[in-house]
Amino acid sequence: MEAGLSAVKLASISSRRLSSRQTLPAITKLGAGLLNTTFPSSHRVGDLFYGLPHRSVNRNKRDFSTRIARIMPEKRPADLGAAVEGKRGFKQTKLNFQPLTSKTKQATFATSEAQKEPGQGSSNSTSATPGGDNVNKRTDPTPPTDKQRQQRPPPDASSSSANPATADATAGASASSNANASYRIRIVDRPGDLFSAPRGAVLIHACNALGVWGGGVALAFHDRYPDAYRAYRKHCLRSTPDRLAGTALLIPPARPSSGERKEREEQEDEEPTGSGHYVGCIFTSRKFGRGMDSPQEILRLTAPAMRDLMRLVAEEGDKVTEVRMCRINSGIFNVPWAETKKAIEGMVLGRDGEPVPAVVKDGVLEVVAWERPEWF
Ligand SMILES: Nc1ncnc2c1ncn2[C@@H]1O[C@H](COP(=O)(O)OP(=O)(O)OC[C@H]2O[C@H](OP(=O)(O)O)[C@H](O)[C@@H]2O)[C@@H](O)[C@H]1O
Repeated sequence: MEAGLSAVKLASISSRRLSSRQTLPAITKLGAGLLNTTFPSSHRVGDLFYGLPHRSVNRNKRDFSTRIARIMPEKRPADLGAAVEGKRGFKQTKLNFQPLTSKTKQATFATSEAQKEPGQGSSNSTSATPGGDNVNKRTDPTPPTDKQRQQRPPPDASSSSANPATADATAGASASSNANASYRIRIVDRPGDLFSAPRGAVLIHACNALGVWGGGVALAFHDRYPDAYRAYRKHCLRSTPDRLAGTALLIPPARPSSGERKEREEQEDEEPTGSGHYVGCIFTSRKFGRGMDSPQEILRLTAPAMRDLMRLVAEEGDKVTEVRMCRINSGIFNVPWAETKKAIEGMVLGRDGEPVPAVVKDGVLEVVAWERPEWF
């Protein structure tokens, strides 16, 4: 690709209001073209993102570097990372990449097309707006204060007693009628990265019912699983907060394109962003921000929402390999983690014909609750 043509494309990217779905393939293509020749001195990597909303820029920078590295394995993200972040090194470096073959082009640019609307929420809705560009995003909440930290339980704090705040509490500890089928959820706290899950894992997070993943871990989900976000948003827009409160949505992994599948076979170590994971949304608050439900109400909605999610997980059979979560409700929703944990562990599931997930072993479904090490 010639620098002149690049400039034209650059100008068009910068001037048009493109959604991130449109932008990412565009900049990837442009970036790949530029890298095939000498990166023009007048076009720094930052320029590729000029005019885009700030958060979108940051996200695209990361994806840009990863994608370029994928299609040009001789340059790993470590090399490109410095180039992308430092810009100057990139500007002055002559990068002798192999030209794109039609094969690699296909593998790269097919991605966004093939990731359209996974699973639930994707059909028959006319009101849902695809893409997350109109989402009112906020920044990650500030780390917990000392007081908040004290509220957080020690890693092994748990209780098997039922939580009186939840409807499920009535199930109690004496599961007798159908004891063989019944099961409980045991939550194990662990520091680490929620998202470093194996394929087939369900990643649970608490959601509002307004179709916004604007802060905290929800924003991280939004960035990693854009298709899941669209499915969630459509699901919300098709219903009402009152109907969704206390229910769940299980969004299957985005179906990889044939290009992605091939890529994965070739580079087994490299997991494409967002693929392979189910996203488990539990609607524990009707709204967010000032309209957010009270901590008591959020807690009350948590058990039925988890029950609903477990039903959906069971329907997936052995396609689900594990279930994990973040410390739901404990950040923006402001419910002490110990309370949420107690509510979930107090539930008895699987009775009265309720389906049992394949991952249940000896009457227990172990769910690891991951927390970032610095917050643990
Ligand atoms: N980047 C990250 N990576 C990894 N773990 C992260 C993280 N950021 C936070 N955590 C942890 O994840 C747990 C839950 O904390 P969060 O505050 O997220 O969620 P929550 O369940 O209390 O509240 C739900 C509402 O948060 C959003 O709200 P908005 O849209 O902004 O209205 C939603 O949309 C809902 O409405 C806590 O253990 C955090 O340490």
